[in-house]
Amino acid sequence: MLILTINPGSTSTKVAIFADNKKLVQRTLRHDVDELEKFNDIMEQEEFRKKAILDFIESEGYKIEDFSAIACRGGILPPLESGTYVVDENMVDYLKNKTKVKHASNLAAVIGFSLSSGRIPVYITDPVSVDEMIDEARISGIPEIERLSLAHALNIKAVAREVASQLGKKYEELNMVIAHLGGGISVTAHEKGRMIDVNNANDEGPFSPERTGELPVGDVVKLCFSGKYSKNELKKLFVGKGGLVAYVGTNDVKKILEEGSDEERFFVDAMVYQIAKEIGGMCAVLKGKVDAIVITGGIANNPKIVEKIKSYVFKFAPVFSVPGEFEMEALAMGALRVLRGEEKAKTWGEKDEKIS
Ligand SMILES: Nc1ncnc2c1ncn2[C@@H]1O[C@H](COP(=O)(O)OP(=O)(O)OP(=O)(O)O)[C@@H](O)[C@H]1O
Ligand SMILES: CCCC(=O)O
Repeated sequence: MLILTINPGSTSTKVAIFADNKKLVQRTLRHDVDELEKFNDIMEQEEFRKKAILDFIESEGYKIEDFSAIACRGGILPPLESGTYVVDENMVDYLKNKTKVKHASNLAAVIGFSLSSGRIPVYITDPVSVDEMIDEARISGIPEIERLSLAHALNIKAVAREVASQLGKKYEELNMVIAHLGGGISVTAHEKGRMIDVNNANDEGPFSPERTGELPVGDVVKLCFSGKYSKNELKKLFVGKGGLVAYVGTNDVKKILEEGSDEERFFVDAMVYQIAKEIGGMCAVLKGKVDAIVITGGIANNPKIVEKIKSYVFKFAPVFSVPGEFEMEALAMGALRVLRGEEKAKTWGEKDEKIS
């Protein structure tokens, strides 16, 4: 069965073609920043990115009818259970017109649905807003604000299954702490197959290459009312221009480690320190019963960083490194499980919207 996978990022769209579980080809379609700047809103990029995907499919000698399914990165839907969902008009309408968080992933299902024109099924798997948090984890400390589960769920769930199989167990039999270290950072606690707590990777937890993570709230209030920044400028400062970008001027950890000064590398150490602290917290969430701590994402490609994190947390559980991300594979497998009848695709129904 041929499956087309679509995974849009802020400046590129990753696409791949799978024959069952075998990846035939993967391409990163890079979009010129000047070209993207012409669009006021991410959704306005639909036709532009769709054309790039169609050109890719044609260049590989396929047409849409050749595929058994299109597997898309899930966008920021209201909180929902892990799994594979059918993309329908209802979901597309939500992503186009109602979602409150602008994220390139919102485009995937919209484009997939349009490409299919009802000819083949379209699915999403484990979107950013997968929510399996326990109730205690939802309490922020102020009734007006509820803590949200926003994480790199797609890669994290795939990596969880991979490490479980390395341990000869099922994901549902283990307790794990999994940290995805990319442009954003998600540190997550998994109890017997459910992701029961997570730092909202947009707003909380460690600072990351381009996000501030958690900040001292009193000082944030001062910044908000300083008159120096508009609301949008502040949002960009916290997500996009924060973290290492704010201190060192780049989100490229590899470059900082290879070419940076001692002072610049210190900020990577500070990020490692915050990551370790968050991992420790998630071990406490699991009451210390942790079968594995797993480090994944692009930054895990650096063994020295993994070793540094390990030096803080090795007493809590064995530490595994799964460098990179496996989002395209996870999307294809999510669709394949449904096509093979191993799993039933869920139908999404809009629930109370909690994301703002
Ligand atoms: N060998 C390496 N050593 C250190 N850092 C690395 C290495 N390879 C990649 N990185 C860093 O990983 C980061 C990018 O990670 P990744 O590719 O997971 O991010 P992304 O896909 O852009 O964002 P996200 O994972 O948040 O969706 C960059 O800071 C990059 O410099
Ligand atoms: C919000 C967490 C997921 C992402 O950054 O893509």
